[in-house]
Amino acid sequence: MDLLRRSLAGVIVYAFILPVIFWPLHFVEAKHDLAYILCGCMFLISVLRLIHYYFSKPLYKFSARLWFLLFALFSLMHAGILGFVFTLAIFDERFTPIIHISMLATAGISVSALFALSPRIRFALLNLSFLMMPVMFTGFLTEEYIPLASMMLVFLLYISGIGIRSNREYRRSFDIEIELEAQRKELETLNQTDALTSIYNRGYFNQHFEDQWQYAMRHELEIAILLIDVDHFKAINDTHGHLAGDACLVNLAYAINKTVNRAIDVAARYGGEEFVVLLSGCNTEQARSMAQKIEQAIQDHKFVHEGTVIPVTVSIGIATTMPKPKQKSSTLIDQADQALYQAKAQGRNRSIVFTEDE
Ligand SMILES: Nc1nc2c(ncn2[C@@H]2O[C@H](COP(=O)(O)OP(=O)(O)OP(=O)(O)O)[C@@H](O)[C@H]2O)c(=O)[nH]1
Repeated sequence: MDLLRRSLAGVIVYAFILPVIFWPLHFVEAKHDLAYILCGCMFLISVLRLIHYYFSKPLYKFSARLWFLLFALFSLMHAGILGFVFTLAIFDERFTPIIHISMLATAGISVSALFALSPRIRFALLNLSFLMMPVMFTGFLTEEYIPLASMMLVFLLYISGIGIRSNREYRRSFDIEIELEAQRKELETLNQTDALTSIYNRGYFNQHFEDQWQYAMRHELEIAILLIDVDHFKAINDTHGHLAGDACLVNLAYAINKTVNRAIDVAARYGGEEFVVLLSGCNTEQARSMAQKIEQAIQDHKFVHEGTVIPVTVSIGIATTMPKPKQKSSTLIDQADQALYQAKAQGRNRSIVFTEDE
C-alpha cells in the first residue's frame, strides 16, 4: 500500500507529461494519430491508477495479489509508453534539439520511479528496465548515440545499486517500526498486568472503571463492584511460607478471572490479597450471583501445596449503583469496602451486598 502513496505524484505527472513534450515540438502536427494515442493512453492509465488508488483498501482486503497485479500492470504500462517515447526521440528529428534534455528526463523519471517503487526492489528494477532499456539499446545500435547509451548504462547500473541499498534501508526501518510497535504493545501489557498473578493490575482497573462509569452514566446503566479478600491469608503465609502464599494468590486470580468471562467485565488484583471485579450493566441480583459463582470456582479450584489441599475461602463486598452526574466513582469502591468489612465481621467466607443503612 505504501507503494501507492509513494508513486501518486508520478501518476499525476505521467498524465500530462507527453502533451508538454509533444506540443512545443510540433510532434502532434507531424504524427497526429500517434501523438493522440500516446497522450490518451498515458492519461487513461493515470485515471485507472487513480481509481485503483481510490478503491485500494477494499481491493487490498479482497485480494492483495490482485491489488499488486493491477498496480504493477498500470505502472509498467506507463513505463513502457515512456520508454517507447524516449526511444522515438532518437529517431525523430523533431526531438534532435532536445535529445540531451530527453535523456536527462529519462534519467530523472527513472530515478524518481525507482525510489518510489524501491520497497519492491525487483519490481522497481523491472519498471526501470521498461523505462531505460529500449532507449539504451537503440542508442547502442545507432552509432552517433553510442557514447550517450554507454553513459546511460553506467547510470542505470549506478542507480540500480542505490535502489537496492535504499530498499535495504526501507526494509530495515520497516523492521524497526514493527519491532517498536511490538515493544510498545508488550510494555502496554506489562503496564496493565499484575506481575505475580498475570491478571489486570489496579492501574488498569482504575482506568477501565472510570471509562465504564462514564459509559454507564450516559446510558443509565447499573454498574457493580465486587471486592474480594482472602480470609486469614496471613495464616497461609505464616504456616506454609510466603512462596506458598504467592502460589495461592496465582491460583485465586486464575479462578476469579476464569469466572468473570464477559469481555466488558474486568477482574484485577487490587493489592495484596485483595481482588476486584467490575461488572458493567449489572444489577444487584446479577452481582450477587456472580459472587456466588466466584466462591464456587474458588472452592472447586483446590489449592494444593506440597501434596496437601489448603482450604482457601474469600469474603466479598458487593456494591451496585446507576452512576449520577455528581456522584464520584470512588464512592462505589468505598461501599464495596464497607460491605466487605461486614462480611469479615460476620465470620468471613461469605458475600454481603452494601445497603445504605449499613
Ligand atoms: N505471599 C504473599 N502475601 C501477601 C502478598 N501481599 C500481601 N500479603 C500478605 O497478606 C497478608 C494479609 O493479612 P491481613 O491483612 O492481616 O489479612 P488476613 O490474614 O487475610 O485476614 P483477614 O483479611 O482479616 O481474613 C499479610 O500477611 C501480607 O503480608 C503477596 O503478594 N504475597
